Amino acid sequence: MVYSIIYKAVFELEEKGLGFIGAGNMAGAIINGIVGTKTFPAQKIYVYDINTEKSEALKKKAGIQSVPSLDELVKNCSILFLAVKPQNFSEVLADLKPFVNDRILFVSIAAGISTSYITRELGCNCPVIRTMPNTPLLVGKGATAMCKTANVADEDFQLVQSLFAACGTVTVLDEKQMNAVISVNSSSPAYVYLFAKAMMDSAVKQGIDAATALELICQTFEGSAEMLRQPGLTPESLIKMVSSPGGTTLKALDVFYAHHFEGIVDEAMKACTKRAEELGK
Ligand SMILES: NC(=O)c1ccc[n+]([C@@H]2O[C@H](COP(=O)([O-])OP(=O)(O)OC[C@H]3O[C@@H](n4cnc5c(N)ncnc54)[C@H](O)[C@@H]3O)[C@@H](O)[C@H]2O)c1
Ligand code: PRO
Repeated sequence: MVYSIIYKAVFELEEKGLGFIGAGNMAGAIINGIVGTKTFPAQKIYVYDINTEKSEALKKKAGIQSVPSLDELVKNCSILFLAVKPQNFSEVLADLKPFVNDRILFVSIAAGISTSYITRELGCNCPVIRTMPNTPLLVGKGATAMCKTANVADEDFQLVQSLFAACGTVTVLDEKQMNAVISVNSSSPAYVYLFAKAMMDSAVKQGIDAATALELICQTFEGSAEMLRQPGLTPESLIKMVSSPGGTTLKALDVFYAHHFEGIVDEAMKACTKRAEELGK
């Protein structure tokens, strides 16, 4: 069902495909989600990477097409995903400039890179969608934030949202929120893994084997996230629900508060946003 709607939208555009510049981790995660859910036909997805081993490996894994040059990519695609590191944007956009026209829709997944930077470097008035996905896309549980330039057609925006929705949720934001959101959904899996590691290490020191601890921690994270989603429950009310007066949890929380846990998280998230701003300069 989804397949046919999207197929129609894109093929009405130009009978062309989706192109990915960069065949790295994130491009692989997005493509696997799209192909695995049949949201878009694999034979109409093209990838170009400066490292041909990477594009060939992704071609083989996902059953998509790989092309040897940006020129070939533009010939085959009406939507181009920019899936290289922010540090490589300047060279990629300069290489793309001779081939672009105002009808190509760009979809960036890069941290810190603004839509105006992309159009300025390309020297065109191309429509641009700026996204911020996260690695849980790989298991179909991604959380992607996105915004668009004013000239992106509603139908195209819907289409791109559907591609990311194939492997998780999609939230539309204003561009001014796109740097800060990295600290919320995109870098944040790393904080969760750090917290999980610290809990595992402590569990092992206390005589619980790592595998058992990991499974208990994962189930606790999943259950806690589900509780946070219940109407009427808040982080504060849920903390209270766990904390028996005179009990164990309050003793643990005392340690977190003594070390200014919330201040540490705030400082870390602001450092993340600051780095996104630097990458965009
Ligand atoms: N990793 C994450 O958690 C995450 C989350 C959200 C967004 N992002 C963004 O996704 C983008 C890609 O990150 P990644 O983790 O997939 O990186 P990656 O290093 O795995 O992939 C980048 C790919 O770009 C290729 N490349 C470099 N220069 C190129 C060029 N000139 N032409 C074509 N290909 C070129 C590299 O060979 C590599 O395969 C970044 O901009 C990052 O900010 C990453
Ligand atoms: N990973 C990328 C980085 O660390 C972007 C957000 C998540 O820069």
